Order: sequence, then structure tokens, then C-alpha cells
Amino acid sequence: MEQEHGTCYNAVYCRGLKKHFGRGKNKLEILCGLNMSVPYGAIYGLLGSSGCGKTTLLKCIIGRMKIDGGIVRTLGQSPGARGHQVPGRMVGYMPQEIALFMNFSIHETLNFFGQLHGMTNSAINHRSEFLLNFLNLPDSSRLICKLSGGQQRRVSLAAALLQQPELLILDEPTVGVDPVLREKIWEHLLEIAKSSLKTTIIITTHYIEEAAQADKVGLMRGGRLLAENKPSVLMAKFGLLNLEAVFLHLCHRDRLPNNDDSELLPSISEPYSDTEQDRGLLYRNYSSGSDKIIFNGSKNEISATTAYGTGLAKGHRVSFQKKLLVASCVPSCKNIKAVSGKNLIFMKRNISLLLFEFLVPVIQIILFCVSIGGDPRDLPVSVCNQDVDELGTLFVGFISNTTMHLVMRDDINLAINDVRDGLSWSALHIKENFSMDLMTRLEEGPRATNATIDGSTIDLYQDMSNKQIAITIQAKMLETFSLFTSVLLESFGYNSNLGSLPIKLAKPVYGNTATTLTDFMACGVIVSATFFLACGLTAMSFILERKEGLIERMQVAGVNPQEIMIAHVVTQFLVMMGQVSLMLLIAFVVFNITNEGNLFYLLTLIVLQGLNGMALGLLISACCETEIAAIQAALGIMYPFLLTSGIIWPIEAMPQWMKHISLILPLTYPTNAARAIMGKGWGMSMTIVWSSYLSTTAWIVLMSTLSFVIIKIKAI
Ligand SMILES: Nc1ncnc2c1ncn2[C@@H]1O[C@H](COP(=O)(O)OP(=O)(O)OP(=O)(O)O)[C@@H](O)[C@H]1O
Repeated sequence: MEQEHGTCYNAVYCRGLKKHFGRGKNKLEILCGLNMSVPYGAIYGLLGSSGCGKTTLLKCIIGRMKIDGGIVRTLGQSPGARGHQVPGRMVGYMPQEIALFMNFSIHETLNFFGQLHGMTNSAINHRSEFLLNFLNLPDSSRLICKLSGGQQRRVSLAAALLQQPELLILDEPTVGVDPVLREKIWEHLLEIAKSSLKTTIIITTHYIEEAAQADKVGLMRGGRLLAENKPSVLMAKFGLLNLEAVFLHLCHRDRLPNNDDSELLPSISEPYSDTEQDRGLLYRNYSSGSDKIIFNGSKNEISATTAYGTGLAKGHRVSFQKKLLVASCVPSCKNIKAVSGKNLIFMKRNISLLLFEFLVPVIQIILFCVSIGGDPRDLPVSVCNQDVDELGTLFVGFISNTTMHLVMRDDINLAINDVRDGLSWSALHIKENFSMDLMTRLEEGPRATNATIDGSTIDLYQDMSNKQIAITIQAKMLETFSLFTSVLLESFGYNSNLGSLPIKLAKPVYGNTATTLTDFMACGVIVSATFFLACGLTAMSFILERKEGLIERMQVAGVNPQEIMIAHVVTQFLVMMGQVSLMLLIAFVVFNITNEGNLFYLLTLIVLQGLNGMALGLLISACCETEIAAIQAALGIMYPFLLTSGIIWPIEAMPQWMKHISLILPLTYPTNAARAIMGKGWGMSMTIVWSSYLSTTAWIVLMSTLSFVIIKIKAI
């Protein structure tokens, strides 16, 4: 019953409110069973020294922080309750930090916050003009970053004053403002509270004396209110001339043992003044959406209902609350449009960032195609040709001088020393009787002795520490020998194919003999570049906006994390289409990377990886508080993903248990599918292709859901 009275009379009603940060030894009690009553339509000055918990209290009141005990009712309901527009359109909020988009102009800033609060363009323009004038702000086209700190704070205040919400929360709005303007701001606040008879204002300030103009003040210390009443009543009670003296006196009393000042906190059912009694009975008629104020004189009726929606017939009230509930679950197009517009302005003002977004993947694909997967060239190979006849020289002549660069040595030990000293990759030894033994071997065939076979064999001493180069030299030597024997056999009138291996490499079913490692890796590189760039940009953008208080400010204005994410996807999607198209163009047209498949499948699959990366970026930003932590998390994820998703090496080479892990990672299916599309021309009828779309979608849903749950749990 007491609570019902409390919520009826008071726009904000807190009882036994507790909030702490940290756990165990690090537990820090910030609000310790705080009681507070802010009557409807009042200006409430919340006073207290730095660090006593004012900002924390305000955040609990607007539902931006979860409470650990007690109750809070803001405009009749728990803040953050489903369908309640706190946080949301019922609140105007000026946080302590500047919390503005630095690259926006004043006009764009006010326009953005006006849109979030559902104001029409003409209403925004009209109100902005007044506020700019009143707050002595310069031309509205000036960028926020070009303003002084004081001017930026005044724009922040203007953004909060733009609309006339039910509850206006101003956290130190007059800091750094000159006394004349401070006076004007207070006059304006009094005007808002008096003329409209609907806006409740809570204001924190370090200038205690200015709060003497408030209808009610709460003096806060150590996470509790020491006293709460009209300033004149408090001053009269202690026979002191100003509020500062009252505050000091109360702090002094609070330090005394066994002090009990509970009588200084009036009972919630006690109207806080006779003249304002009617204000306590103000309700809004939400059925018409007209912000019409309904006066209701019957206390009995009020106490039987909540303050919210009292003016509605029961049936209408239920249907309206249902509508609000549905609206709170469905992302609002208006919010998405406003936040997307904000993102577009941000991009327009950050051309260097936009260029970075386009250039990084382009540079990555160019560097990859230029540096990875091609055949090594100009490899120094030491050759010791001791053959007394000409076949040894003939063989040497067939060796490719593009791949190898030959260094002739007279002694095989010198050639091997070259390899030891790192001067050559291999040493080739053609023995003294090579020509003669080779001829004997050809003539005697199966009857050739081991000595003949050994004499006609060319020895290759290799540096196997670099496997890739060693394999290239081996392959080139085998190729050279095959060419050499076929020419030799032909010159003796034999069938030139007689010397070939009895395995024929027939026409490949997919790909061709010219297919390189570049073709193998290109799909993985494109997929991973898109994924990680989107991940990094999303994580950074959310963390920076959160750090600057921008996300909080948007959320207090009623934008939910889903809407912020959708708006981010909408704007980044355009950039991503450009990035991916440019990467594919460079890979296919400039570097001739093989693509046998449908370009549409490839494009959609890769763009989907961008969305997948954004979901991971959102998850990282939900888990990490700072950019450093996010960078560490992203790097910690990136390398394992690159190594285990089959981007660099086929997953078939992994042990079975690792293969199972690899297959559930977000990039494995898409990389294999992109490879199948590009290399084999496969389409949706093939399992690997459709299942990669399915796996990506599942990852996007999983990571986004997890992020939203974490955001909710942390109540950030
Ligand atoms: N997220 C947080 N994690 C840990 N401690 C916090 C957090 N937010 C605030 N605090 C701590 O809680 C205490 C109260 O902070 P709060 O910002 O509410 O004080 P305040 O009265 O508004 O002070 P000021 O006027 O200087 O802003 C401070 O000691 C602050 O360091």
C-alpha cells in the first residue's frame, strides 16, 4: 500500500536501494539502502560530494544499471520493464560525460536526438533554434569537435532539453558554465517544470547554492540520502542560512556515532508540499498519444492503480500496454533509420576510415596474390658435372634457368659445401662415366649391373630445411630428366615415351595442371579478410561508442542493442559489398585466380562472412570493456581460426580429433564451400555449398544471441 502511494505521488520512488560493484574483497558498496522520493512535476536537486554515488543512482533510476536490492519505480514502473519507456522516450538524459558524436555538426546532433525521441523535423528545428540562442551556441553547422569543452557540454544539454519528456535527468549540466548562463538555465528548467506541469527534473550539481531553487533537494553521502526536503524547510530546520551549511552540518552529524537522522527523510505518503499536492496526481493520457494531462482528484482511485495509464479505460489500457509490449520486442524502423543516418554521417566525415575499409582488403589480396603460392624462382643450385662425354652437359642444358640459377663446381665436395654455407639450395652430381653407363643401362635394360645403374644416376644433395623449395627443385629435376630421356630415346630411334613413368596424369576432372597454391588459398584469404575486417571494425566501433557514453545515451533515448546492430549492419553492408566486389575483381581480373563457379553464390557467401564477422565483433565488444582487451581477444581468435579452418592447409592433413574441431569453426565450411564454388563450379545442389550457408547463419544467430544476453546481463 505504501509502495502504491509512493509510486502514485512520485515520478521516482526508491526504497532500500542497493548497488555494489565488484565481488568478494573488491566489493564496493555504492548505494546502501537509499530512500528517495521525487514528486511528479518537481525539480529535484541531488547534491553530494564527488564519488558519493549520484551518477550510479541516476543510472539505476533510468534503468541503465541493475540494482542489487530494494526497489526503484520510475514513472510508475520498474525501469527497463517490458513495454515501459524508461529507458526510452519518456526520459531526457544529459550524462556527465559529453557523449556526443564529435564529427557531427550541432544541427546533426540535435536532429539525431530529436529523431530518436520521435520529434518532427519542424519541431526539432524550432526547438533547436531556441536552444542554440538561449545557450549562446554558435552557428549550428559547426562541428562538435571544433567547439570548446564548455560549448560541447551545452550542446549535450541542448540535446537533453530538445524534447519535453516526463522525466528529465541532468547530470551536472552547469559544470563550467558562467554564472549568468547558469542562472538562465535554472530559469528555463523552472519554466519547463511550471509551464508544462508534466516534466519532472532531477539535476545533480556541484554548485550547492544553485539547488536552493529546486522544489526539493536530496543531500547524499556515502550511498544514502542524509535528508530530503524543500531547501527552505531544511534551512529553517537547522537555522542555517544556506544549503551548503546545511549539507556540512548534516555530514558532521552523520559522522557522529549513533546518529539517527531518519526523521529528515519524510514518509512517502506525506505530500511534499500543499501547493504541489495536485502535481502528485498528474497522469498522462497515453490512449490518444497526445501527451494530455489528466488531473485526478481521487486519492482512492489512484492508490488502487499504478500511476502509469490511469487515465485510460481498463480495456484500452490493457490493449495499449500490449501494444507497448509488442513494440518493445520488435525493432523500431524509426530508431534504425535514425541510427543508420548517424552511421552514414560518421562515414561521410571519416573518409580516411572509409578508404581504410576499402584499401585494407584490396592491399591484402594484392599482397597475397603477389607473394603467396607462386613457384620459387632463381634458386641457386651448385652443379658438379664430371661426365667425360656430352650427355651430362646435355642434361644440364635442359635444367630450367628460370627456376634455378646454376653455379658450376669442379668438385662435388665444393658443391655440397655451398649448400652447407647457405650459398645453394641443392648440389647436383653427374658422375664421370654418366654418359657411358646411361647408354649401357639403356642397352642392357634388365641385365644392367648395380655399378652401371649407380654410374648413370644423378645425385641430388638438398637443403631440406625449406621443404617448399626442396620440393620445387625435386619436381623440376624430375621434369628435366623426363624431357632429357625422351629427347635421348628419340635420337636413338626409340619411342620417346619409353622413359616415362607408367602413370599418366590424365586431363583433370576439376582444375588444370596450372592450378597453383594461390588458387587453393585465395578463397580462404578472401573469406577470412572479409570476416576479420568486419569483426574488428564492429568491435572497435561499439567499444569506442560505449566508452564515450554514446551507446548509453542512445539506449536511454529508447534505442535497443538490436536496433544499433541492425543499423550497423545496414550501413556496413554497403561498404562490404564494395569491399568484396573489389577483392574479387582484383583476384579474378588482375591475378587470374581460377573461378569456375557462379559469382552470385560466391558474393553472397563472402558477404555472409562479413555479417558473421560483425556478429563476432559484437560478441567481443559485449565481453570486452576496453579496446586493448578487444584487440587481444580478436588476435587470440584470428590466428587459431586461420590455422585450423583449412585456409592455409587442407584440413585432411589434420588428426581426426582436430578435424572435428575444425569443422565446427565458423570459417571452415565457408572456406571449403568458396573453394568448391571457385575451383569446381559447384552450386547449391552440393552439400558443402548449402551447408556453409546454413553453418554461417547458425553462427550469426548464436553469436548475436550470446552478445545480446551478455549485454543484458551486464546491463551496460
Ligand atoms: N562501473 C563501475 N565499476 C566500478 N566502480 C564504479 C563503476 N561506476 C562507478 N564506480 C565507482 O562508484 C563510486 C560512485 O561513482 P559515481 O559516479 O556514482 O559518483 P558521483 O557521486 O556521481 O561522483 P561524481 O560527481 O564525481 O561523478 C565511485 O567511487 C566510482 O569510482
